[in-house]
Amino acid sequence: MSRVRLLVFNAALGVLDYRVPEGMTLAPGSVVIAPLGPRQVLGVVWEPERLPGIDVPEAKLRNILEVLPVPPLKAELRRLIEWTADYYCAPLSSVARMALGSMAALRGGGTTTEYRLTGVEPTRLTPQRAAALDALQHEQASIRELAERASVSEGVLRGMVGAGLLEAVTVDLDKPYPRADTAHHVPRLNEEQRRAADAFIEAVHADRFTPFLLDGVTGSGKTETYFEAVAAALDAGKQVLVLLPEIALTENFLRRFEERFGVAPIQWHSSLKASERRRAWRAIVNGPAKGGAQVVVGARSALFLPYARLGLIVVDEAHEVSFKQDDGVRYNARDVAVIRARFEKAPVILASATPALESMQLAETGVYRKIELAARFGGAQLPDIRIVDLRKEVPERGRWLAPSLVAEMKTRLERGEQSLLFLNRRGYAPLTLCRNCGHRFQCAHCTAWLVEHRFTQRLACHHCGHEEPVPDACPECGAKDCLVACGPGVERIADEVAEILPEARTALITSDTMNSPEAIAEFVAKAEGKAIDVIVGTQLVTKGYHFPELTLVGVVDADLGLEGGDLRAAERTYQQVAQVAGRAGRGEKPGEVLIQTRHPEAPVIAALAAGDRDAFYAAETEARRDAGAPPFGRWAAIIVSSEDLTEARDAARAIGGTAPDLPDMLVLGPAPAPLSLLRGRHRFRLLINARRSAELQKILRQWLEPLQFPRGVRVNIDVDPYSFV
Ligand SMILES: Nc1ncnc2c1ncn2[C@@H]1O[C@H](COP(=O)(O)OP(=O)(O)OP(=O)(O)O)[C@@H](O)[C@H]1O
Ligand SMILES: [Zn+2]
Repeated sequence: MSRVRLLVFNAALGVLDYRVPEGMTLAPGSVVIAPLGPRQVLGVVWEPERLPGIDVPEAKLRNILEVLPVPPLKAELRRLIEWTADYYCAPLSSVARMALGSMAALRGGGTTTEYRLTGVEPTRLTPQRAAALDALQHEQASIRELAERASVSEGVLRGMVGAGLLEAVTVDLDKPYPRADTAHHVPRLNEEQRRAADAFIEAVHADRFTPFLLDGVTGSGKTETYFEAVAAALDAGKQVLVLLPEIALTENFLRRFEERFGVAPIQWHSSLKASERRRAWRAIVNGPAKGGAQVVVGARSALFLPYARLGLIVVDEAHEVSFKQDDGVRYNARDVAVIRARFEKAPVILASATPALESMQLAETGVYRKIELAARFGGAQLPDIRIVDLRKEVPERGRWLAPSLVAEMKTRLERGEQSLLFLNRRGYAPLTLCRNCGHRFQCAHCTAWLVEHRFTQRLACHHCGHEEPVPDACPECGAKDCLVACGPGVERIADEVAEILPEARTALITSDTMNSPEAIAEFVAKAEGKAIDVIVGTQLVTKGYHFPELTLVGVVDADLGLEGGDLRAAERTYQQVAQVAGRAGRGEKPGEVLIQTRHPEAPVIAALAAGDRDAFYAAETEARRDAGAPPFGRWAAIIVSSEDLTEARDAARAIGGTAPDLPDMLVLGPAPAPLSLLRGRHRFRLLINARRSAELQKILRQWLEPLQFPRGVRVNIDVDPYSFV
């Protein structure tokens, strides 16, 4: 090969040809450095016939500079990258980038330097050094990471190294991870679990693409069951990827994994340190045969890593919408996981107690193999569900918990059992206004109310992260002490619990309080050790946890999810309530669930109350079929944004005006997005509803590619959207 085609890591450039210098050997998938003008770029060698480019004359070709010391990306992964870019209308290089770790990981090199406190007690301290000493107890990381964690400059920390307060530590990046012991603690499966596990194990041994839907009620032992498939893959020398929807769930998973296999799996997510990232990436590429990674547990970004020999993928809580990425490459990790398994010729298990309708449909039609776990493990019963009609049972003024829910909580407290209150709203109150002039506090950069957080004494925008202190006086009329909090968030519910059950020990569980592995571990230990009576939490507490003493679940506002323009609102409400209900009565004592609602007649609430899952899925399936909604039809969204309102509107209109007129496709909009201002950008949306027969991606490309927009305009395509704001 004297000439190669490169996919270069720059979305604007795409594909370039280079010459291979004498003595260099390259293969498709090789990761290389190439010259670009005066700079150097990273690229991956690709099959030219799969990547159309401009045929540069031989004489103009420049030499590849260097091959990086990593194995070439395998064909299976290259096909996955192509598939993803094509399906989600994303640049190939943006997808390929997700496969590569950091430049440091690619370069190899065995060690790196990190820093930690020496424990030396300084005699005099500047305020910054004091802050750093405080923040960096038990931390070890690069100077840059430590600076970020302690919110001080790198200069301050370098000064501390000089003063002997911080010391350098050499970290071995190729240090092997301990091996999992598949015989460490083998559970005795019940008959139903055994059948399920055997089906998975057989597929692992067959090296065949087999998609499974593991549909098991809450507490049925889905994790225990798929762990047996993990063991089979490890015994066969293969790698396993387990995808979880949220980092917050990792802690729990790590513990259970360690109980089963004696060691923790390798983690992959956005909050890894640079050194952890490097070590993990290199272990993943090397594979178990060379002492590398066996099991990786991660958020969706772990899906594109260059596994040496992937033998099983598990997507746990597969119904969760957070598997859909909503910026950059807008892919759904659940769906791409199935595609990856297909290319790798491996089984994939989608596990859930409340599968997505799309997954159910694929199981009904025989595309997925459905494995059911119909009973809770150990004879535990599913909880009783009762509706609390808030129109009849009105909470006291300024309160949100109905008398019957409060009474049940009191009973639990007396019996030494635990209660869980679920409300999917962070902060104290979703809206703050001035009693004097009616002024409402809104984010300056978004179409959104600022949410009061009493905990931090700030008003925060949940869309862009903007925060400001709660003012003493109204910025509009100047009146003092006039702010009113409207509606409840979890912090307010926790306050209410403190008032009605002053002796109860309450834990508030939101992403604000559960922001570190230590915090999560502490919460779990306390809840298990019966040091908590009442848990108040957001969707963070709805899944994954197993607290045997928890016998009461209260859903504070079941109607919350049904408002707004989410086209999957009913399904999501069903899943959330069923999941949180599933936390109750997992031990020996039976559980009870109270659902507060103003719409007991809504089909989804009625189905929950009746415990009639099949009725819910059947009704929702019919509704989707009638609407041509997924999985019967397809959606795609086009989101147009600009800092300039007119520019955004004109661009959206230009797109709407050139919409192709096709019999199997309907274009709705453009219309201002529900979140019409986000991070200072004005937004418009179009929604495309297509029949399955339409070649949606091709149509979108042919429609949008010829259009030209001003530089400040961004046009994003969202195929199979999950967010409609
Ligand atoms: N065969 C078994 N032997 C011993 N313990 C088991 C077995 N199966 C399940 N368990 C235990 O039962 C509890 C529930 O199991 P698990 O958490 O795997 O259920 P799940 O189906 O994942 O639940 P959810 O969907 O509600 O999170 C756990 O504490 C688990 O360790
Ligand atoms: Zn904002």
